[in-house]
Amino acid sequence: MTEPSHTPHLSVDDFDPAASSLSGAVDPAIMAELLSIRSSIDNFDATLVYLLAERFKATQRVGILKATHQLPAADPNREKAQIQRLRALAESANLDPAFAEKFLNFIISEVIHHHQAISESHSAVAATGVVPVVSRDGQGFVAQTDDGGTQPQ
Ligand SMILES: O=C(O)C(=O)C[C@]1(C(=O)O)C=C[C@@H](O)C=C1
Repeated sequence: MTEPSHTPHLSVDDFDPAASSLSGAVDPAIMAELLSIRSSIDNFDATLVYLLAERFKATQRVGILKATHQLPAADPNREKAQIQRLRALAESANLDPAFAEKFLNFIISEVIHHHQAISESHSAVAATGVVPVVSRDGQGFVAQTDDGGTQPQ
């Protein structure tokens, strides 16, 4: 496995679908078949990113709702039910249920961190009257003050 890349602002157009450590070392026909299968893998990975982005959009709404009404970030009984369902779905799809559970737990723990961050900024708003607003690029916040002005945060 490779280390996560931290290269900022890399465009999808910079992706080289033929990048490989095997180039030149493998029979060209085998390489062609490998690249053909990898092209499906690349489509699946792109779909996963879009699916995850949509899921996080939904959980962000939950986080705001929970923070607004002072509800706890985590809901363990909901998680138990989700995991049971996902394990059953995984089994019927011939996917390792233990992997499905690990994957869901990984996502949920990230969601809970997001919920906590939303809740903390919500409390900070209550304490200071400064309203954090997500920047246009979605990468950070600008602080919208009571007088409507904005300042980087
Ligand atoms: O449904 C909720 O209450 C959420 O906060 C979403 C979610 C999830 O990611 O599915 C995350 C944390 C909770 O413990 C349960 C479920």
